[in-house]
Amino acid sequence: MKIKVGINGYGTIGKRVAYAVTKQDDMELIGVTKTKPDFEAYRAKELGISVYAASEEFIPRFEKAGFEVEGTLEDLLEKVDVIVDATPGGMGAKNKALYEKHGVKAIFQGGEKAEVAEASFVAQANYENALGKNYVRVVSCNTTGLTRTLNAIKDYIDYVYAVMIRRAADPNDIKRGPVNAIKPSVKVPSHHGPDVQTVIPINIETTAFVVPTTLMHVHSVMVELKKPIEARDVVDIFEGTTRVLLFEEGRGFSSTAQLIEFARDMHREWNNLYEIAVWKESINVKGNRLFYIQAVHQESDVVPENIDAIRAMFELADKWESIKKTNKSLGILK
Ligand SMILES: NC(=O)C1=CN([C@@H]2O[C@H](COP(=O)(O)OP(=O)(O)OC[C@H]3O[C@@H](n4cnc5c(N)ncnc54)[C@H](O)[C@@H]3O)[C@@H](O)[C@H]2O)C=CC1
Ligand SMILES: O=C(OP(=O)(O)O)[C@H](O)COP(=O)(O)O
Repeated sequence: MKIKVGINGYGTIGKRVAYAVTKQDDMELIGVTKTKPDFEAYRAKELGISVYAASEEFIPRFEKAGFEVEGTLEDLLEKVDVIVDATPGGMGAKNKALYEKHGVKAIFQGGEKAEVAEASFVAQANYENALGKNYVRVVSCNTTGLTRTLNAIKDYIDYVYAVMIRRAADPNDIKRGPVNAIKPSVKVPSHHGPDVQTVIPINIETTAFVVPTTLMHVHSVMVELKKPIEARDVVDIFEGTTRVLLFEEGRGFSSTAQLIEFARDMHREWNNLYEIAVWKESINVKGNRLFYIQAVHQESDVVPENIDAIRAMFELADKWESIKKTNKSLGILK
C-alpha cells in the first residue's frame, strides 16, 4: 500500500517535498495546492501533478486565467492519508483544524511553534518519537542542521554556544532584505537553541544574525566538552554521520558559493544540498572546547526529514531503513 500524500503550500519547501515524494516507492503524490495560477502552477501541471486551489476564495483567480484546478484543499484532504503543510510560517497552526476535521495526519514545518505537533523531528536524532503520530513538526533548516551534527557528538556535550549567520532571503524572494546591513536577532537566545531542545535534550544557547546572501546559512559552533575528545575523532564521527559531509577549504571550498557550485556539479535538482556541510579544517579542540563551522542549504536540508517523518507516522519502516531509502532516492551521498 502506498501512502497518499498531499502538499499544502507549493513554495520553496513544498515543491521540493513534492518532488521527493515522487521518488519514493511507498508514497504517491496526490496533489498540491496553489493560491494563484503562476508559473509554478503551470509547471506543476506540466509535470502531471494535480493542482488544487488552496481555498474556495482563490478559485476566481484560476477561473479568470482559464486554469483548471481539481478542486480545493478540502477536496484534496478527502483523498490523502497525510498532508505536508508547507505554507508560510504560522499558517500551519491555523490550518490544523481543517486537517483534524478531515481526519488526515499532518506534517508541519519549522516556521510553526513546537506546540502545533505531538513531536518535533529530525530523523537521525529522534525518528522513534514520530512513530504512529498524527501531527509532526519538521524543525527549521537551521535547527535541523544544528541537530544533525550535535546529535552525533552528544555524549561529549556539556554546553553548546552557537552563532547562526542566516541568509536574508531565498534566491527567488524579491521582497526581503537586508540588502546592505547585518541584522542581529536581539532576542537572545534566538529560537534555534530551544528548538534543538525539542529534539535532543542538550544544553545549548544560540544567537543569530541575518546577512545579505541567499545561498546558505552558516553556523559557528562552540562546544564545552564533558569529556575529552580529539579533533580527529570528531572528524571520524562526522565522516560516519548520515546527512553530514566534510568539505575542505584546501580543495577550494572557501565559501558557501563553492558548496552550491558542488551541488550544481552533482546535477542536484534545484542545486539541493540536502547534507549539512562542515568545514573539515574548522574542527578544532582547544582545551575543553570544540569548535567547528558548518553551512546549511536552507531550501533543501529539511526535505529528506519530511519523507522520513511520513514513514515514521505510518510505521512503514524503522529508522535506518527509512533514512537509507530516502538517501538513496534523493542521491544523498551518505
Ligand atoms: N525557505 C526556507 O529556508 C525554509 C523554510 N522552512 C519553513 O517551511 C515553511 C514554508 O516556507 P517556504 O517554503 O520557504 O515558504 P514559501 O513562501 O516559499 O512557500 C509557501 C507557499 O505557500 C503558499 N501559500 C500562501 N498562503 C497560502 C494558503 N493560505 N494556503 C496554501 N498555500 C499558501 C505561497 O503562495 C507559497 O507558494 C515555513 O514554515 C518556513 O519557516 C523550513 C526550512 C527552510
Ligand atoms: O524558516 C526558514 O526560513 P524563513 O526565513 O523563510 O522563515 C528557515 O528554516 C530559516 O529559519 P530559522 O533561521 O528561523 O531557523
